[in-house]
Amino acid sequence: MNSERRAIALFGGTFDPVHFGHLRMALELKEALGFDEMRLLPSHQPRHRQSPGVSAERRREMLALAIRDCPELTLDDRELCRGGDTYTVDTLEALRAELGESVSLSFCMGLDSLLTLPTWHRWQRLLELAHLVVATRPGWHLPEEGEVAELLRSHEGEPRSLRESPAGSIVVREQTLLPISATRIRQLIERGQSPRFLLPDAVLQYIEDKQLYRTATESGC
Ligand SMILES: Nc1ncnc2c1ncn2[C@@H]1O[C@H](COP(=O)(O)OP(=O)(O)OP(=O)(O)O)[C@@H](O)[C@H]1O
Ligand SMILES: O=C(O)c1ccc[n+]([C@@H]2O[C@H](COP(=O)([O-])O)[C@@H](O)[C@H]2O)c1
Repeated sequence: MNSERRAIALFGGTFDPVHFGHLRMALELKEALGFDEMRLLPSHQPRHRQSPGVSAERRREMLALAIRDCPELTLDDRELCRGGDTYTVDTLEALRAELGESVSLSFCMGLDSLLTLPTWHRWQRLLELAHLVVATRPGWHLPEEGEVAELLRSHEGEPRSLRESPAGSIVVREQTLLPISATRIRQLIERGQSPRFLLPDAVLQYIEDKQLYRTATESGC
């Protein structure tokens, strides 16, 4: 085991808006798996879903507010700066070029995201560049057949795998995830109801100040 290898985790998402489900998951994964860094990585424009409800700049500001008193979590805004359609493989290639071949990179996701992996751009390349860390989410189950099941069998790893090599393992973490979604938060605000206690107060204050999510078609970029 190479205990000297630096281990960096990335937690990607649209964060529209960021909520306590994301923040708890990121913090728990960092502590449980002993990552040196846990970077929140907001997507600019994911191809697989509707445009984010609010602009990249506002989603970046909400994330910065959410983690301003939490030194364990950092913001990596390279996908917002790159602009255009967001593909994780491009981000991981850029990180590899920047950080070198020996650093361990782990891309963290909920199980719902893992189930869509075969639809991701150049998805077979992802495990050459990084490990995948998958947190189970209430109501979702690991697949028993199909491409994702095969991938899980052929790349199955344990927490120590994340430092033994720079990339190539899938580590599944059973952990209780808070039943919160950004969709629900947007719906509550649209209906004039409060999403308080689902996301940090500073983020809620920002949403109120800027009057975000009042309609389903707030402008995005
Ligand atoms: N409650 C939660 N707890 C832990 N992880 C979550 C939670 N909600 C989403 N995630 C994970 O966070 C990542 C980013 O998710 P995303 O930004 O799409 O949030 P979301 O709440 O699912 O948003 P939306 O409802 O708009 O789809 C994904 O990997 C997803 O699996
Ligand atoms: O690269 C892709 O094709 C791709 C397809 C779907 C999702 N992703 C990434 O997966 C992360 C979670 O996506 P989402 O839609 O749940 O916010 C986020 O970082 C996305 O950029 C990436």
